[in-house]
Amino acid sequence: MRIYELAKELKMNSKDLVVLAEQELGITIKNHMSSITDLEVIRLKKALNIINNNKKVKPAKSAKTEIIDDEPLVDEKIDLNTAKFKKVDKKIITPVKKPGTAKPVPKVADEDKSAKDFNQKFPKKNNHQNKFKKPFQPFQQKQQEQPVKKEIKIKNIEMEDSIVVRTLADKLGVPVNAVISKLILLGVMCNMNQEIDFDTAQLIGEEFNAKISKIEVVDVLQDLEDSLSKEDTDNEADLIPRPPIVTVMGHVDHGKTSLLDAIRNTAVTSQEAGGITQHIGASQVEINGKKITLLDTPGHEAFTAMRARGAKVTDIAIIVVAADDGVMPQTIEAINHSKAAGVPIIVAVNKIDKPTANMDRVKQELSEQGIISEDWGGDTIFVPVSAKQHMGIEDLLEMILLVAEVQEFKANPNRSAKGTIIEAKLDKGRGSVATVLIEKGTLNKGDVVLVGSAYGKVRAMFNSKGKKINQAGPSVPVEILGLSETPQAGDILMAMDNEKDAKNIAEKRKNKRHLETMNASSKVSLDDLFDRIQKGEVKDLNIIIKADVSGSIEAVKQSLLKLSMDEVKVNPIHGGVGGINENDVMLASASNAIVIGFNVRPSIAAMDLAKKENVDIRTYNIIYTAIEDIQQAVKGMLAPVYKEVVLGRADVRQTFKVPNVGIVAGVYVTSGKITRKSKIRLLRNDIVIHEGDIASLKRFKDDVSELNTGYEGGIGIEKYNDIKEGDSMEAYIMEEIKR
Ligand SMILES: Nc1nc2c(ncn2[C@@H]2O[C@H](COP(=O)(O)OP(=O)(O)OP(=O)(O)O)[C@@H](O)[C@H]2O)c(=O)[nH]1
Repeated sequence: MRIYELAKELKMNSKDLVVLAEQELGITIKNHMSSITDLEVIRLKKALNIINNNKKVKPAKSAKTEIIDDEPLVDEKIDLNTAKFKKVDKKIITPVKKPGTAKPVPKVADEDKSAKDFNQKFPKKNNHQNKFKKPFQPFQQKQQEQPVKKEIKIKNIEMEDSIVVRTLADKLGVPVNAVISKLILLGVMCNMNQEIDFDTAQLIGEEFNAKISKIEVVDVLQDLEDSLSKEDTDNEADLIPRPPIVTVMGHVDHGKTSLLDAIRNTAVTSQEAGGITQHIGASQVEINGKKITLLDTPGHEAFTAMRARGAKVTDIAIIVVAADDGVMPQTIEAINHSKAAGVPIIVAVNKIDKPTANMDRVKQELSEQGIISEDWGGDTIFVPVSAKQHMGIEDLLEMILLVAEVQEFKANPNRSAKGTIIEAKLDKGRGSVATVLIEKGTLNKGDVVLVGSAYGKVRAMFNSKGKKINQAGPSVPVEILGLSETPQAGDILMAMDNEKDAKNIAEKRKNKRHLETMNASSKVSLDDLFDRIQKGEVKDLNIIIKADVSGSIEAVKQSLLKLSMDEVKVNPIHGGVGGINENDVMLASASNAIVIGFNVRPSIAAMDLAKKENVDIRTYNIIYTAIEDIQQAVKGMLAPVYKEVVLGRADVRQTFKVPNVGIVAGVYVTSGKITRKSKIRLLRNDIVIHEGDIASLKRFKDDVSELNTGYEGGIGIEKYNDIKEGDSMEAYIMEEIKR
């Protein structure tokens, strides 16, 4: 609207309005032909209204003298002369006797307040003073009487990401309704108890001469947690070789325990005398002056359970295969578990003392699983051993050391300790007892540690011989005492600088764990695959197939592999004949996989575990249905394809500059419609000069969801201001096409 138009409407002088607008809106106005935005018009009208209201109440108020006790209306800047003058003015001043105060305190009543209001609103500029003559004459005298040159004080207000309207009003020192009115002008409809965001608050702040700044809320604990969980890489120069950590896996009765015993007995000679191996979950042996750390619990169950907790402690997997029995279901499981964890494999072909031993058969069967021995052109080391006869054990140990050398397992011992809990229990006499496998750094007796949701000071440490020790470096398993509670296997131990931090984080984690068990887990399932892919959380669909006959496994595997598309990789990580057992569930949990069964069912224990671990188990009778199910999930996972649909066109007839918003186009919809969610293509002479989102769509002052043909409205384009009269806009949407 142009100034003169508004002046006409308000029945006032254009020049006066220019002055008023400049002062009230804080903008420079060239002349009466200049235009101001709708918002500015409203603000001006409001400013005038306040004055007019004050004008109106004047006679009523002057009729009686009001005593206002609780509201100091005049600040200290008013000197005695002014007060005196006001006293003379009678109708305004009322001396109030305050109990205990000797002198009467001059108080100024409402009318003076309006004068003051006015003065504050329109601080005098000498050259403009006379220009207020007409509309504001009643106040002119007082302006002169009260030469308060009050500078507009900018308030500084701090807020977080959002603020409750009422709180903001309090901080601004203005009535909450005033804030709400301003919000409405900005198109924000809310009540005083609702929260507004920082940007909106900032706009409101400007209206009330306040600078609003954001305080970044720093969660010190979270920061500390984050820094702890960050993979802290040590300098290459600080790293020195550490013993490899080895797990023995294989089919039942193929000789895992016997092999572990044989290794310990072979190596025990180099250990200090008298040491009887204590069961702490892991032990160390020494061969040719080099150490190897052995995890006690054989089998992939423990291995995978640890991995499901996110712990990766094993460096090398020894797969034991009995030479007389060959590859069996659990051999395959063990292989797949190791592969899934990315751990190098050494095959120990056991029981070669037996006459029925058949090394070639083992090699043949393992090659079918993708494990090919070196002499067959592969890269897996096969070592023939007899745990019973103590044959080949040293060869095996040497091979372990060789692999370790190739893999270059290293750690920095000169730093604060970090390790993984491999076993923990509550001991009646000793309290929480946990075995930690130190991964890096050195743990000292007396160190403050944080272990999952437990914390404490290491009261005592024991090695696998039950000997008290004061220090433990990388790859050393130690039993520690002194934790606040019993941790879980797989929990990470970290030495901390102070006990308070350790305690706080432990407690925070405890709460979080509690919440997590209450909330749904993040495991993959066919139902939410699409969403997860959308969020970029899942790029592979790992599948474990269990079936009644091996033929089905192969058939499903082949069909699934054919399903793989660019956007998502279907990954059969394990297949086995037989019912769905706890191991399958654990592997699924550790590898974020789903389990598919054909003509098989999960055991009760597997079902319970699946529930606990949030593993998706699906059972089918017909392969086709299974494939179809997965196919659909995979299709859902695929990135949707879009096509453009033009909704309508509009002409830009005018542009408005809205403070803090930018340029808003006044448009007329010439065809179709424009919707709030559509994208806008700005055309100038039919050339696309910008494409973007709609920031605001209004009809008059109201936000609307669409504007139809023949209607006028306002359109703001997100982060774009170069809109000119005569431009046109094309609204379009991207429509999804189902694959
Ligand atoms: N002949 C012969 N027998 C062996 C050898 N190693 C183990 N055995 C025997 O095989 C059987 C199973 O050995 P374990 O060491 O218990 O096998 P495992 O794999 O630990 O078995 P689980 O713990 O039950 O899964 C025992 O009777 C052992 O004596 C070997 O090298 N030669």
